[in-house]
Amino acid sequence: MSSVILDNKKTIKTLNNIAESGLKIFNKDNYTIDNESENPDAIAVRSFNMHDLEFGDNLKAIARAGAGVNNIPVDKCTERGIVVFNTPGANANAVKELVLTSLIASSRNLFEGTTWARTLKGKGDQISKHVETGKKQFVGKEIKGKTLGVIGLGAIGALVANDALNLDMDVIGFDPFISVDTAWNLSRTVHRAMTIEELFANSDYITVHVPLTDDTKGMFNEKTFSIMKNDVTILNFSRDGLVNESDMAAALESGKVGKFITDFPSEEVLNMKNVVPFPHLGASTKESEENCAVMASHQVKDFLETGNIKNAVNFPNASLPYTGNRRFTAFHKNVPNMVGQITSALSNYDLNIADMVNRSRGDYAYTMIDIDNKVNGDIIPSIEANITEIEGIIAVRLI
Ligand SMILES: NC(=O)c1ccc[n+]([C@@H]2O[C@H](COP(=O)([O-])OP(=O)(O)OC[C@H]3O[C@@H](n4cnc5c(N)ncnc54)[C@H](O)[C@@H]3O)[C@@H](O)[C@H]2O)c1
Ligand SMILES: O=C(O)[C@H](O)COP(=O)(O)O
Repeated sequence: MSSVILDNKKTIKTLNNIAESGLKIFNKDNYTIDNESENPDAIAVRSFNMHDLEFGDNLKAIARAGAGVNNIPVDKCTERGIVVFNTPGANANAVKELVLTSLIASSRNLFEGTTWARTLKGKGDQISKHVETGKKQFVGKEIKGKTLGVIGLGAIGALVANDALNLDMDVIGFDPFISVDTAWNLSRTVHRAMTIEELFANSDYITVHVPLTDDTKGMFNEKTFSIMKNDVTILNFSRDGLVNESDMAAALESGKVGKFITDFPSEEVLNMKNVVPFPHLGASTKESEENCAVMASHQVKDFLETGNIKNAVNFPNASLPYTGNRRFTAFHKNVPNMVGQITSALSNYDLNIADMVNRSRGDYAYTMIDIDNKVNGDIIPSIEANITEIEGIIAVRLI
């Protein structure tokens, strides 16, 4: 990480509570945290819904201190050359601990039991008699030997799967897009389901750890419930939209689903039978909030100061050692001859290229070019204008 002094101070705006340990990475010499700013250089966010926000011209980066980016208009950002970062894995342990806690606690009817125990307040020396007669309502099930289905074996799903094995569960996993890194970390004892139907049909408990996308929306519905075992427990710590709520209400009513544990209460959810709602607590630990904030802040700072990109969800990762020389960066369409056109625009100004990197991701690409001679400040606007004119260029920056 560089310790450069920036030509102009940058403004960071936060839309949610971001841990101080992360915010202090933005040193006061170079950065101002201004939550009222209309035109920040970067925004740090957690679950705030950004879909209806107007973006100012200065905005270069959005850092999601967390995993899910469905609250951010990612396509709109890509079209404008705004990098959207997230913090892969930084809150995974927090979610895993809550998933396993609620898996056991719900199997033992602990939530219902503790609510009932509180109703005994005021019954004095009769309490123990009530406890011994009333406890039969809360007889639970052990998870040992039961099958847990894990949909999505990314940062969270893999941790849940591995630890459930250590709790003597059988684990079946489904993830057609599993990354090589995660596959390496996953126990070989996790049974690989070839279809999601196989997982649905064989699980006593199902936990889902996938992003909300057009493909995953409503994946829990009347049709998929019909494949599942009777009395299955479903845990949703991913996103509300994965579950068709009226189908879930019917499945809980009929007993097809025995219990529904969810981090996403809604009016309909709160009216369901046998539901255990949590107020989106999955990532809400001190450790997780700090991990996410620190990772997000480092990524944004590095991008603003050097142009390097790590953990963007809409542009490729790209890294070039920063020497302090002038650097041009360009977001552009991933079409032929972009690099040729950019370098030839630079050659018109007699600028020699010291180093460069070009990376692509789908329809978009990113190029960074280091200049090895001094650049006369007066010609910079003209260079930027020349590069910006190239068809397919989205955003140009000089660092
Ligand atoms: N409740 C919370 O507070 C909380 C906290 C963190 C994350 N989340 C949610 O959990 C999700 C997962 O987080 P993560 O950190 O594990 O993300 P991740 O990107 O590490 O893992 C997601 C996994 O889902 C897989 N996947 C994608 N589509 C799939 C499909 N159709 N079927 C099966 N697998 C599929 C991917 O291949 C990937 O391995 C996030 O997108 C977010 O919505 C919630
Ligand atoms: O996607 C995530 O990382 C979680 O849903 C956490 O959301 P939060 O940062 O608002 O707690």
